[in-house]
Amino acid sequence: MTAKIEIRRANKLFDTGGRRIAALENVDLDIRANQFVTLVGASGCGKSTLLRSIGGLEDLSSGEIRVDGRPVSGPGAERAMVFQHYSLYPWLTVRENIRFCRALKIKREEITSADVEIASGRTDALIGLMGLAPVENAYPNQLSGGMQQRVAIARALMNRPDILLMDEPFGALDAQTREVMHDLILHVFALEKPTIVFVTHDVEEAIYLGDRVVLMAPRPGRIDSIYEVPLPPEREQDMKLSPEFTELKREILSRIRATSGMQTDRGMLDKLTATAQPGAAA
Ligand SMILES: Nc1ncnc2c1ncn2[C@@H]1O[C@H](COP(=O)(O)OP(=O)(O)OP(=O)(O)O)[C@@H](O)[C@H]1O
Repeated sequence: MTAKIEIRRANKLFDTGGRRIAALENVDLDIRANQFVTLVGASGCGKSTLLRSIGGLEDLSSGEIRVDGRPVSGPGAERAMVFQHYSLYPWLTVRENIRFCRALKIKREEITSADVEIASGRTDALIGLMGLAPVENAYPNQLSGGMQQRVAIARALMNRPDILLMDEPFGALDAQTREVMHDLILHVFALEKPTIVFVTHDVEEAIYLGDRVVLMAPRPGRIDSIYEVPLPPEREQDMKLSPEFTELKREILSRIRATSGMQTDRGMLDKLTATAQPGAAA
Protein backbone atom coordinates (compact mmCIF):
# COMPACT_ATOMS: atom_id res chain seq x y z
CA MET A 1 0.00 0.00 0.00
CA THR A 2 1.35 3.46 -0.91
CA ALA A 3 2.05 5.73 2.02
CA LYS A 4 0.06 8.93 2.50
CA ILE A 5 3.31 10.89 2.87
CA GLU A 6 6.48 9.62 1.17
CA ILE A 7 9.77 11.31 1.93
CA ARG A 8 12.62 10.28 -0.33
CA ARG A 9 16.28 11.23 0.15
CA ALA A 10 15.25 14.65 1.46
CA ASN A 11 18.17 17.05 1.83
CA LYS A 12 18.03 20.63 3.06
CA LEU A 13 21.05 22.89 3.28
CA PHE A 14 20.93 26.34 4.84
CA ASP A 15 23.62 28.90 4.03
CA THR A 16 24.19 31.29 6.89
CA GLY A 17 27.02 33.78 6.53
CA GLY A 18 29.15 31.37 4.50
CA ARG A 19 28.44 28.46 6.89
CA ARG A 20 26.48 25.53 5.46
CA ILE A 21 24.10 23.72 7.76
CA ALA A 22 22.74 20.33 6.76
CA ALA A 23 19.31 20.60 8.38
CA LEU A 24 18.23 17.37 6.65
CA GLU A 25 20.45 14.70 5.14
CA ASN A 26 19.03 11.82 3.13
CA VAL A 27 15.83 11.58 5.12
CA ASP A 28 13.62 8.67 4.01
CA LEU A 29 10.28 8.15 5.71
CA ASP A 30 6.85 6.72 4.86
CA ILE A 31 3.81 7.83 6.85
CA ARG A 32 0.60 5.83 6.39
CA ALA A 33 -2.84 7.43 6.16
CA ASN A 34 -4.52 7.98 9.55
CA GLN A 35 -1.29 7.44 11.42
CA PHE A 36 -0.15 9.65 14.30
CA VAL A 37 3.59 10.12 13.97
CA THR A 38 5.62 12.11 16.47
CA LEU A 39 9.07 13.57 15.74
CA VAL A 40 11.53 13.96 18.61
CA GLY A 41 15.25 14.63 18.86
CA ALA A 42 17.88 17.00 20.18
CA SER A 43 17.63 20.68 19.39
CA GLY A 44 18.60 21.48 15.82
CA CYS A 45 18.09 17.96 14.42
CA GLY A 46 15.75 19.21 11.69
CA LYS A 47 12.31 18.35 13.13
CA SER A 48 10.75 21.69 12.21
CA THR A 49 12.51 21.79 8.85
CA LEU A 50 11.08 18.36 7.98
CA LEU A 51 7.58 19.37 9.12
CA ARG A 52 7.72 22.67 7.22
CA SER A 53 8.92 20.83 4.11
CA ILE A 54 5.92 18.47 4.29
CA GLY A 55 3.75 21.57 4.69
CA GLY A 56 5.31 23.11 1.57
CA LEU A 57 6.68 26.08 3.55
CA GLU A 58 10.27 25.06 2.88
CA ASP A 59 11.81 23.87 -0.42
CA LEU A 60 14.15 20.90 -0.25
CA SER A 61 17.68 21.28 -1.63
CA SER A 62 17.24 17.82 -3.18
CA GLY A 63 15.01 14.79 -2.82
CA GLU A 64 11.25 14.69 -2.84
CA ILE A 65 8.17 14.65 -0.64
CA ARG A 66 4.96 13.20 -2.08
CA VAL A 67 1.49 13.39 -0.60
CA ASP A 68 -0.99 10.91 -2.09
CA GLY A 69 1.59 10.25 -4.77
CA ARG A 70 1.85 13.92 -5.83
CA PRO A 71 5.03 15.93 -5.24
CA VAL A 72 4.69 18.73 -2.70
CA SER A 73 5.51 22.05 -4.36
CA GLY A 74 3.94 24.48 -1.87
CA PRO A 75 1.27 24.72 0.81
CA GLY A 76 -2.11 23.06 0.17
CA ALA A 77 -5.52 23.05 1.86
CA GLU A 78 -5.25 19.29 2.52
CA ARG A 79 -2.24 19.98 4.83
CA ALA A 80 -3.05 22.24 7.78
CA MET A 81 -0.43 23.51 10.19
CA VAL A 82 -0.59 24.37 13.89
CA PHE A 83 2.35 26.17 15.50
CA GLN A 84 3.45 26.78 19.08
CA HIS A 85 2.30 30.40 18.82
CA TYR A 86 -1.37 30.47 18.17
CA SER A 87 -1.33 33.12 15.41
CA LEU A 88 -4.99 34.03 15.78
CA TYR A 89 -6.47 37.25 14.41
CA PRO A 90 -6.78 39.50 17.48
CA TRP A 91 -9.60 41.58 15.96
CA LEU A 92 -11.83 38.53 15.32
CA THR A 93 -13.85 36.56 17.86
CA VAL A 94 -13.29 32.85 18.46
CA ARG A 95 -16.12 31.95 16.07
CA GLU A 96 -14.87 34.38 13.42
CA ASN A 97 -11.30 33.12 13.74
CA ILE A 98 -12.47 29.57 13.09
CA ARG A 99 -14.57 30.54 10.08
CA PHE A 100 -12.07 32.99 8.65
CA CYS A 101 -9.90 30.59 6.67
CA ARG A 102 -12.89 29.10 4.88
CA ALA A 103 -14.19 32.57 4.03
CA LEU A 104 -10.81 33.36 2.52
CA LYS A 105 -10.92 30.38 0.17
CA ILE A 106 -14.14 31.42 -1.55
CA LYS A 107 -14.33 34.82 -3.26
CA ARG A 108 -17.05 36.91 -1.66
CA GLU A 109 -19.06 37.24 -4.92
CA GLU A 110 -18.98 33.47 -5.42
CA ILE A 111 -20.29 32.55 -1.96
CA THR A 112 -23.60 30.70 -2.09
CA SER A 113 -26.03 30.21 0.80
CA ALA A 114 -25.06 26.51 0.81
CA ASP A 115 -21.43 27.55 1.47
CA VAL A 116 -22.55 29.71 4.37
CA GLU A 117 -24.62 26.87 5.82
CA ILE A 118 -21.82 24.32 5.48
CA ALA A 119 -19.31 26.71 7.07
CA SER A 120 -21.67 27.51 9.95
CA GLY A 121 -22.41 23.85 10.58
CA ARG A 122 -18.74 22.93 10.62
CA THR A 123 -17.91 25.92 12.82
CA ASP A 124 -20.60 24.86 15.30
CA ALA A 125 -19.35 21.28 15.30
CA LEU A 126 -15.75 22.36 15.91
CA ILE A 127 -16.73 24.83 18.64
CA GLY A 128 -18.56 21.96 20.36
CA LEU A 129 -15.75 19.45 19.81
CA MET A 130 -13.09 21.78 21.18
CA GLY A 131 -15.19 22.90 24.18
CA LEU A 132 -15.24 26.53 22.99
CA ALA A 133 -18.97 27.23 23.26
CA PRO A 134 -18.68 29.37 26.44
CA VAL A 135 -16.11 31.65 24.76
CA GLU A 136 -17.24 31.66 21.14
CA ASN A 137 -17.81 35.43 21.15
CA ALA A 138 -14.66 36.31 23.09
CA TYR A 139 -11.51 37.78 21.52
CA PRO A 140 -8.17 35.91 21.63
CA ASN A 141 -6.63 38.24 24.24
CA GLN A 142 -9.45 37.31 26.63
CA LEU A 143 -8.48 33.61 26.50
CA SER A 144 -5.88 31.46 28.26
CA GLY A 145 -3.07 29.90 26.18
CA GLY A 146 -4.81 26.52 26.21
CA MET A 147 -8.05 28.04 24.95
CA GLN A 148 -6.22 29.99 22.23
CA GLN A 149 -4.56 26.79 21.05
CA ARG A 150 -7.97 25.06 20.92
CA VAL A 151 -9.12 27.84 18.58
CA ALA A 152 -6.00 27.43 16.42
CA ILE A 153 -6.62 23.67 16.17
CA ALA A 154 -10.31 24.18 15.36
CA ARG A 155 -9.31 26.65 12.65
CA ALA A 156 -6.80 24.18 11.21
CA LEU A 157 -9.56 21.52 11.10
CA MET A 158 -12.10 23.81 9.44
CA ASN A 159 -11.35 22.62 5.89
CA ARG A 160 -11.22 18.96 6.94
CA PRO A 161 -7.52 18.60 6.15
CA ASP A 162 -6.25 15.09 5.43
CA ILE A 163 -3.02 15.95 7.18
CA LEU A 164 -2.42 17.92 10.34
CA LEU A 165 1.15 19.16 10.83
CA MET A 166 1.78 20.31 14.40
CA ASP A 167 5.00 22.06 15.50
CA GLU A 168 5.27 21.93 19.30
CA PRO A 169 1.66 23.06 19.61
CA PHE A 170 1.58 22.58 23.39
CA GLY A 171 5.13 23.77 24.08
CA ALA A 172 4.01 27.00 25.75
CA LEU A 173 1.33 25.44 27.99
CA ASP A 174 1.60 24.37 31.63
CA ALA A 175 1.71 20.65 32.49
CA GLN A 176 -1.97 20.25 33.45
CA THR A 177 -3.26 22.11 30.40
CA ARG A 178 -0.98 19.98 28.22
CA GLU A 179 -2.53 16.79 29.59
CA VAL A 180 -6.01 18.08 28.82
CA MET A 181 -4.86 19.05 25.32
CA HIS A 182 -3.33 15.60 24.78
CA ASP A 183 -6.64 13.89 25.43
CA LEU A 184 -8.43 16.47 23.31
CA ILE A 185 -6.16 15.96 20.30
CA LEU A 186 -6.49 12.17 20.66
CA HIS A 187 -10.27 12.62 20.66
CA VAL A 188 -10.07 14.78 17.52
CA PHE A 189 -7.79 12.16 15.95
CA ALA A 190 -10.23 9.33 16.71
CA LEU A 191 -13.17 11.31 15.36
CA GLU A 192 -11.77 13.00 12.25
CA LYS A 193 -9.01 10.51 11.42
CA PRO A 194 -6.48 12.87 9.86
CA THR A 195 -2.87 11.82 9.42
CA ILE A 196 -0.91 13.71 12.08
CA VAL A 197 2.78 14.61 12.15
CA PHE A 198 3.61 16.18 15.50
CA VAL A 199 6.94 17.74 16.53
CA THR A 200 7.82 17.85 20.21
CA HIS A 201 10.74 18.08 22.64
CA ASP A 202 8.78 16.10 25.19
CA VAL A 203 9.38 12.35 24.93
CA GLU A 204 6.44 11.52 27.22
CA GLU A 205 4.14 13.55 24.95
CA ALA A 206 5.60 11.84 21.87
CA ILE A 207 4.90 8.35 23.25
CA TYR A 208 1.49 9.15 24.72
CA LEU A 209 0.21 10.62 21.45
CA GLY A 210 2.04 8.69 18.76
CA ASP A 211 1.53 5.37 17.01
CA ARG A 212 5.15 5.75 15.95
CA VAL A 213 7.94 7.89 17.36
CA VAL A 214 10.59 9.01 14.87
CA LEU A 215 13.82 10.02 16.56
CA MET A 216 16.02 12.46 14.64
CA ALA A 217 19.66 13.31 15.30
CA PRO A 218 21.55 16.55 14.57
CA ARG A 219 24.61 17.59 12.52
CA PRO A 220 23.53 16.54 9.96
CA GLY A 221 19.78 16.36 10.62
CA ARG A 222 18.76 12.75 9.98
CA ILE A 223 16.51 9.95 11.14
CA ASP A 224 18.26 7.93 13.81
CA SER A 225 15.62 5.40 14.80
CA ILE A 226 11.90 4.66 14.68
CA TYR A 227 9.89 3.15 17.54
CA GLU A 228 6.44 1.55 17.32
CA VAL A 229 4.52 2.51 20.45
CA PRO A 230 3.40 -0.68 22.25
CA LEU A 231 0.18 0.82 23.66
CA PRO A 232 -3.45 0.27 22.62
CA PRO A 233 -4.90 2.97 20.33
CA GLU A 234 -7.18 4.31 23.06
CA ARG A 235 -4.80 6.07 25.41
CA GLU A 236 -5.37 6.80 29.08
CA GLN A 237 -3.18 8.92 31.34
CA ASP A 238 -2.52 5.89 33.62
CA MET A 239 -0.70 4.17 30.76
CA LYS A 240 2.21 6.55 31.39
CA LEU A 241 2.94 4.47 34.50
CA SER A 242 3.03 1.13 32.64
CA PRO A 243 6.35 -0.73 32.31
CA GLU A 244 6.10 -0.58 28.47
CA PHE A 245 5.74 3.20 28.60
CA THR A 246 8.54 3.85 31.07
CA GLU A 247 10.91 1.46 29.30
CA LEU A 248 10.32 3.11 25.91
CA LYS A 249 10.73 6.56 27.47
CA ARG A 250 14.02 5.52 29.05
CA GLU A 251 15.27 4.05 25.75
CA ILE A 252 14.36 7.13 23.69
CA LEU A 253 15.77 9.60 26.24
CA SER A 254 19.03 7.72 26.38
CA ARG A 255 19.24 7.65 22.56
CA ILE A 256 18.55 11.42 22.39
CA ARG A 257 21.36 12.01 24.88
CA ALA A 258 23.69 9.78 22.88
CA THR A 259 22.95 11.57 19.59
CA SER A 260 22.81 15.14 20.90
CA GLY A 261 26.58 15.62 21.06
CA MET A 262 25.98 17.44 24.35
CA GLN A 263 26.71 14.67 26.83
CA THR A 264 28.36 15.76 30.04
CA ASP A 265 32.07 15.42 29.48
CA ARG A 266 33.59 14.41 32.85
CA GLY A 267 37.10 15.55 31.86
CA MET A 268 35.84 18.95 30.73
CA LEU A 269 33.88 19.41 33.98
CA ASP A 270 36.95 18.53 36.09
CA LYS A 271 39.01 21.04 34.11
CA LEU A 272 36.41 23.78 34.63
CA THR A 273 36.23 23.02 38.35
CA ALA A 274 40.04 23.15 38.63
CA THR A 275 40.30 26.51 36.85
CA ALA A 276 37.54 27.92 39.08
CA GLN A 277 39.65 27.28 42.25
CA PRO A 278 41.14 30.42 43.86
CA GLY A 279 44.69 30.88 42.66
CA ALA A 280 44.24 28.56 39.67
CA ALA A 281 45.95 29.62 36.44
CA ALA A 282 43.56 31.41 34.07
N1 LIG B 1 15.95 29.60 8.03
C1 LIG B 1 17.09 29.07 8.48
N2 LIG B 1 18.28 29.62 8.15
C2 LIG B 1 19.43 29.06 8.56
N3 LIG B 1 19.51 27.95 9.32
C3 LIG B 1 18.36 27.37 9.68
C4 LIG B 1 17.09 27.89 9.29
N4 LIG B 1 16.12 27.09 9.79
C5 LIG B 1 16.74 26.13 10.47
N5 LIG B 1 18.08 26.29 10.42
C6 LIG B 1 19.10 25.40 11.02
O1 LIG B 1 18.82 24.08 10.60
C7 LIG B 1 19.01 23.16 11.67
C8 LIG B 1 17.70 22.43 11.92
O2 LIG B 1 16.77 23.37 12.44
P1 LIG B 1 15.31 22.96 12.90
O3 LIG B 1 14.66 24.18 13.42
O4 LIG B 1 14.62 22.22 11.80
O5 LIG B 1 15.62 21.94 14.08
P2 LIG B 1 14.68 21.44 15.26
O6 LIG B 1 15.01 20.01 15.48
O7 LIG B 1 13.27 21.76 14.95
O8 LIG B 1 15.22 22.34 16.45
P3 LIG B 1 14.53 22.76 17.82
O9 LIG B 1 14.16 21.48 18.50
O10 LIG B 1 15.58 23.52 18.53
O11 LIG B 1 13.33 23.59 17.46
C9 LIG B 1 19.49 23.98 12.85
O12 LIG B 1 20.89 23.94 12.88
C10 LIG B 1 19.01 25.38 12.54
O13 LIG B 1 19.86 26.37 13.11
